[in-house]
Amino acid sequence: MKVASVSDIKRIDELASARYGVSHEILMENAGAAVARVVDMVAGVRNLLVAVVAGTGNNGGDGLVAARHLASNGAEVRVFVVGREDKMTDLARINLARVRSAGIPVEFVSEENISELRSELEYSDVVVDALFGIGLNKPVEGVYRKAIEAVNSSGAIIVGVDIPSGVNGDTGQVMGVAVRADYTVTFGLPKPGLLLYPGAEYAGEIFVSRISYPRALLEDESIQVETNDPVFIPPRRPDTHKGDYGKALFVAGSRQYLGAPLFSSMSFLLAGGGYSRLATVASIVPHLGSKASEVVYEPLAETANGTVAYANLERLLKLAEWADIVVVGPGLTTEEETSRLVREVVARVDKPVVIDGDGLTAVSASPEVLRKRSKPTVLTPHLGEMSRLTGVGVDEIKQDRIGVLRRACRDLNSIIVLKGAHTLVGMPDGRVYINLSGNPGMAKAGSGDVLVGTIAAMYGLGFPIEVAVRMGVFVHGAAGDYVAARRGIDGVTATSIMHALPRVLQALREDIDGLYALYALREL
Ligand SMILES: NC(=O)C1=CN([C@@H]2O[C@H](COP(=O)(O)OP(=O)(O)OC[C@H]3O[C@@H](n4cnc5c(N)ncnc54)[C@H](O)[C@@H]3O)[C@@H](O)[C@H]2O)[C@H](O)CC1
Ligand SMILES: [K+]
Repeated sequence: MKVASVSDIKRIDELASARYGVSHEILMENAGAAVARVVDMVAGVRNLLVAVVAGTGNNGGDGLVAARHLASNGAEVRVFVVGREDKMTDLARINLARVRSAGIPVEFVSEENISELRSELEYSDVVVDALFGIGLNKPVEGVYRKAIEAVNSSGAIIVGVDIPSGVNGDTGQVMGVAVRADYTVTFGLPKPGLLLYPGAEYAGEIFVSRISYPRALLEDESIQVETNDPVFIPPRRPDTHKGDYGKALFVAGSRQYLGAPLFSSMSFLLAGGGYSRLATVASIVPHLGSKASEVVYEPLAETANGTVAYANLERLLKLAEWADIVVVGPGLTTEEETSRLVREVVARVDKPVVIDGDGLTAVSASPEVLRKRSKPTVLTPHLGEMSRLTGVGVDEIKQDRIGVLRRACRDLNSIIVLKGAHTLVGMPDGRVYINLSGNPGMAKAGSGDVLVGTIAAMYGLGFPIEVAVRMGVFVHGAAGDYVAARRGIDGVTATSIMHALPRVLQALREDIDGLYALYALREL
């Protein structure tokens, strides 16, 4: 599903009326009706005590339409408008008149009577939050802040209109304070702020209503963000051999880090890969061999500190000729000689390369190595590694993940997986995918090693690299969710995620609709 920025939605909004004759009034009526429908779905409307807390903009207008529909369907509705009547938009004013004509009580809230709002809301079964939507343009203060605090302390079921008020629609950042909605009914398309934390947490369960926007507008290529939806994985053909499912070379590990090479190279096999070759320091091969006998090992010369020595360069380049895809970085350490080797390998390997962990630190020192590559490059940084790659501070990245990611993909000519909640996948052409699988239990050592093995396996299964990366991220997250559901979130470890990979592939092959439905936003 496409994910529309605030400016995308405003453009769609204008085109809907200018080009398709679908007026703002029709859109607002449909929006309010959708909100009323969800209130009925989640709480049952008959004799329901509903308080609509409306702003003076069109978000408030939606709330006023919802109030009329809910009252018509049998709810006991009261409307509280925060702000001055003379500030209302035309559409909001028109719908205020209709609400009053229907005999629905309306109260204007200001600093003078804001203290009464809190007690009024405590007698409500449902509170509809229609204060701000995509028009939020500054931190929330004063009477609006107190109104949001009153909504949050009401103890009622809270239904957000379009966006929980106070959440930035593009970034998901909270602008001072925000409504903690149980449900959010969003219009046309979801906004990034509903899917990125903390906004995703404030939105609760999301319902999407198209409100009769023409499909052509909602599917327009100019909208470059979308949810990372899984695609069908073809069955494994009977007449095949291991080479058909991809040959991956892993350059990983050191005397200090034995888990990373194991998890990455073994996950490749468990996620469907064919031939996993691990080039790592000789001293840990016997240990790894006893744990993962299905992996083929290339014992390498090591530095005094037990890291991969530069002298292995020619051998690694030769091995890379055999491979379909090369994964560099897990557990290599940031030993200068090893980092220098990483930069040379990345610069000269004429295959798709996935760079993770310490490999990212190595290439951060000279990003032109990435820019000069002709074959695809995949980077899988967490926030700290992204900050080193881009020179942008972690807090600044959090303020605008999609914007920072988009610029980095273009600047580094790379596909970038920005790990976190939720993980984003950025493409050099500006497209960004928001991944909805995964859970906080996965933020553990080794989880990233499983991810790169899974990405390489998707490429081995035959997906083009961009799809392989998206699918690797989805499958990895779904595996983590599979474990959390069956063993509890504390049971989510690199090992348990790795061993859940085949289950997810099986589900994708046998019941992709079921798996898709697990993660898709509910559509009205
Ligand atoms: N665009 C569409 O496709 C549709 C939009 N609808 C609904 O309209 C809102 C957007 O309405 P808008 O009038 O542009 O702004 P808001 O109602 O979100 O905000 C109201 C108003 O508040 C002021 N404001 C912003 N931030 C603050 C703040 N921190 N403190 C005080 N005041 C603030 C600002 O002036 C805004 O104009 C959209 O979300 C939908 O719900 C349609 O009805 C459906 C289609
Ligand atoms: K809202």
